[in-house]
Amino acid sequence: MAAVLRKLIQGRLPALAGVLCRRSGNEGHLFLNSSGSTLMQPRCGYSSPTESVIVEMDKATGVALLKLNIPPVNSLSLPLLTELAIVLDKLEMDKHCRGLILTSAVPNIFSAGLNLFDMMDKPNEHYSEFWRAVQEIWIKLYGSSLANIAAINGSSPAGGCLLALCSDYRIMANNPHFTIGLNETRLGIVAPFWYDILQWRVHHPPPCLHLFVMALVFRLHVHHPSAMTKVTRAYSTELKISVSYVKQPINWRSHEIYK
Ligand SMILES: CCCCCCC/C=C/C(=O)SCCNC(=O)CCNC(=O)[C@H](O)C(C)(C)COP(=O)(O)OP(=O)(O)OC[C@H]1O[C@@H](n2cnc3c(N)ncnc32)[C@H](O)[C@@H]1OP(=O)(O)O
Repeated sequence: MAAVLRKLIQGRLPALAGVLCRRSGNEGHLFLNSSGSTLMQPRCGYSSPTESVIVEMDKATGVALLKLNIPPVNSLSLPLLTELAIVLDKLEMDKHCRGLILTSAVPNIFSAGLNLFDMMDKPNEHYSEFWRAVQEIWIKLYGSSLANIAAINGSSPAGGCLLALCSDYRIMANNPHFTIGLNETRLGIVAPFWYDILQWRVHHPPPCLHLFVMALVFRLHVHHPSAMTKVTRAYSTELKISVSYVKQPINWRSHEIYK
């Protein structure tokens, strides 16, 4: 580990940070793995072919538990990002799935962030593909129509932290040995501009809380229609505004950037 970090700090890391490549438009691969075979058959209806993302679907609740499973540290390599993207697409299209919980199958580690070896000594084409895959995960997780929660059951530096920020809610195990944060700046890696958007959302939770309140209001409305009609009307405009804030970067205007 120390040797890798030293190499990066010595300046051999290509100036990739913050580079946003264009989407290649090859979304047709989404239901194939990197070697071209179809996937996600076994275990409760889903699974990635190499089990690098374990999916346990609770059919009773419609909640899928996704466990990153690339020891030793769940670093976000191109194959892992690709498989995660495929799983997310599959869940998104599953009409029985209502939400997902992203966690880790590796003890004490949620994710070590981007795979450092994917960011050094590789041809430029690889960097394009890699950063496209990184963006895809952000777009898919942050733009997901499913409720998604990050259950951070271990250390989660850099891209691991950003992965958690993409979720709607974060819950972290209370263990003083678990670290989280953006250490990559020490390596000279600048987080992409859209990190600001994630940070903004986490630091400005009112729209999310608002949605939560609205969900309760609507629930009451179902059970006590007459009492709640006025309240519901008053909040309906607010709800629209809240929704637009919560999913802000996914509206057509900002999405256009990635085409
Ligand atoms: C979805 C949106 C993403 C947007 C990303 C935007 C920008 C993000 C940039 C990055 O993520 S850059 C990556 C920065 N990450 C790090 O610097 C993490 C460094 N790692 C650690 O701090 C620790 O390894 C750990 C995760 C806290 C675990 O510590 P532990 O003591 O349990 O294990 P180690 O002995 O340190 O490591 C074990 C093994 O794993 C290899 N490794 C660790 N991190 C990475 C990594 N990021 N990529 C590739 N490989 C990694 C490490 O080299 C060890 O390997 P061996 O020496 O055993 O072969």
